Amino acid sequence: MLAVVPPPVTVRVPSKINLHLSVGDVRDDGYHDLTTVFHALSLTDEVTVFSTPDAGIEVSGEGAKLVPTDDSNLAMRAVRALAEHVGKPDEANRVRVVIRKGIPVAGGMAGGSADAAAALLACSTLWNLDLHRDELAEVAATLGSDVPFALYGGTALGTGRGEQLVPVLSRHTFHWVLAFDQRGLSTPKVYGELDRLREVGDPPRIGSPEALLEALASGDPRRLALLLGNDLQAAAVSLRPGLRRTLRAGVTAGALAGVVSGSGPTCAFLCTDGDSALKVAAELAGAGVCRTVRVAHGPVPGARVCDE
Ligand SMILES: C[C@@](CO)(OP(=O)(O)O)[C@H](O)COP(=O)(O)OP(=O)(O)OC[C@H]1O[C@@H](n2ccc(N)nc2=O)[C@H](O)[C@@H]1O
Ligand SMILES: Nc1ncnc2c1ncn2[C@@H]1O[C@H](COP(=O)(O)OP(=O)(O)O)[C@@H](O)[C@H]1O
Repeated sequence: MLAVVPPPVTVRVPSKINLHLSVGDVRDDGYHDLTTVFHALSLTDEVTVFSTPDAGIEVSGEGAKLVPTDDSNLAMRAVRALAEHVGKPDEANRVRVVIRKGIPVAGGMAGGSADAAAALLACSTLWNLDLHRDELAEVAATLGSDVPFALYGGTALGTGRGEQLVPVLSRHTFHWVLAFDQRGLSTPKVYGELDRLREVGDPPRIGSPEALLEALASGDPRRLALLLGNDLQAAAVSLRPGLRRTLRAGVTAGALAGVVSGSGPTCAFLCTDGDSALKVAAELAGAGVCRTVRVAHGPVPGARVCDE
């Protein structure tokens, strides 16, 4: 009898920015305790998994050449972690993963984490596992601090190393312009640079997110703009001084405010509405301060299976 091959499964998954990223001191395990507000954006990756003896990984799109296609790829690590979690480690050897990237690589927008989250949901569907998102999130947290958020999306308060999540009320769709830099920045290097800056001085800390959470609930982008903050921004700017110019250029172009996304170097600019975002994007693209620009809105849902 012929075995039935399940049809491929495609999952679309959002990027994230951190509206608020407060970084505590370095812990004994090398991580930093965070208080962060994640916000999922409409700039997405797509991950398709195929059941096939021709296992492997293919990547196309934004920054594809920079993404590993061996077992270190976060999506492939996710496939293996899920197969082991359900006690069928060999299943991972029969999966082909195809990634179409829209999220910049090493851009502070959690693209690798997004692909891992997408691969978890896609394989859970391919293998008919019927797992609850919370169980997938437990596996996700073993892969990286940002991976659970990509499963849930929306806007969420993250604590611990970023993996403990509580949804946040956000009434409004916010409009953003994203400025991609020429090259990425390494997340551990940016955290290391913040530790160094804190050893030699006393860079300001952004404090607690209460006011920002109230601004989100109000839905007023002008209120939110005043409260965007990121403790890693000083470290990212220290490693990539040109980001100062990018941040200024976005505001000159008409954005309400700009912030470095996570560990950078992508800068996110909040705009009053969708039309303003298009104007800011056009002007910023002509300012010569970044490699490319995108418009996006948020919050959007987390990883979702696409109906084809
Ligand atoms: C900075 C943030 C903000 O959301 O995002 P990105 O800019 O990378 O997208 C995250 O904290 C990145 O999370 P993620 O990229 O999943 O990091 P992980 O793989 O868990 O850790 C990579 C490395 O970052 C540092 N790290 C990460 C998280 C954390 N709370 N403290 C840390 O010090 C550690 O050096 C760790 O070895
Ligand atoms: N599927 C993937 N997509 C992007 N990067 C990946 C992936 N798998 C592994 N990586 C590695 O993870 C690093 C961090 O990438 P990414 O998650 O895009 O950025 P960030 O941590 O800044 O949000 C990259 O330099 C790349 O080598």
